[in-house]
Amino acid sequence: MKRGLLIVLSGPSGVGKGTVCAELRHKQSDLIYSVSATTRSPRQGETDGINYFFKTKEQFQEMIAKDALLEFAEYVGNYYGTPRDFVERTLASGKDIILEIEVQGALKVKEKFPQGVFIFLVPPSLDELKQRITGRGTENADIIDHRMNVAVEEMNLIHYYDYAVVNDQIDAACHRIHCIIEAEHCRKERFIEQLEEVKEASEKA
Ligand SMILES: Nc1nc2c(ncn2[C@@H]2O[C@H](COP(=O)(O)OP(=O)(O)O)[C@@H](O)[C@H]2O)c(=O)[nH]1
Ligand SMILES: Nc1ncnc2c1ncn2[C@@H]1O[C@H](COP(=O)(O)OP(=O)(O)O)[C@@H](O)[C@H]1O
Repeated sequence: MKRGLLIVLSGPSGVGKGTVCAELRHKQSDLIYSVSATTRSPRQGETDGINYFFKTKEQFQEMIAKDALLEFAEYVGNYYGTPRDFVERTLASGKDIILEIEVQGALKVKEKFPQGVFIFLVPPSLDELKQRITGRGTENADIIDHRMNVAVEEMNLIHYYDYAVVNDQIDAACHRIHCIIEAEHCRKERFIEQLEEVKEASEKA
């Protein structure tokens, strides 16, 4: 059976990853979202198990010790990590999964899944980025400044990604990502892999 695609979406805080991801899942209902674990406190409106698995530092460290995370990283004072089992089970079942994670974690995933699709969401400008993160109203001024500094560092790592998608308009950005996913489904390597499996099975029979 064809395995699902592992899609990684990164981009600076406030660029619109969450908004774009929600819209993509709305349009492509079979796209599975990987819910991360984090030690960050829930924002208003966030639900445990839906937006994140909210953990204490001790619980998070236990997940690391049990090797339950595919990757994890520290970002602006908190830990974030991707539960491993769910990703592996989803891919094995042939479904596509999207990981909305920051750059250090994305690079670790790339080592383990070089065949993944790595997409970086870019703001139309740094001024617009600051306006979006400020307008969301979820972080205080110090954290916003810290996240803006990290944003510039993150954008320097864009060359590790396969695609750069500008989030100027939500619909346009989603359309671009949807086209990328469709194109990745048509990669010849995926069909060659399948052919090999069929050949092996017929040789065994
Ligand atoms: N490495 C890693 N990063 C994550 C994970 N989950 C979320 N992140 C990233 O952590 C950063 C901070 O996330 P969050 O506090 O929700 O802020 P937001 O991006 O402004 O909504 C973002 O870049 C997320 O993409 C994860 O499981 N692993
Ligand atoms: N294309 C866009 N144009 C204008 N505002 C946007 C766009 N995409 C997202 N936003 C807004 O920017 C803010 C940050 O978006 P969010 O999805 O929370 O970003 P992230 O998950 O990358 O931190 C939100 O208030 C959201 O409504």
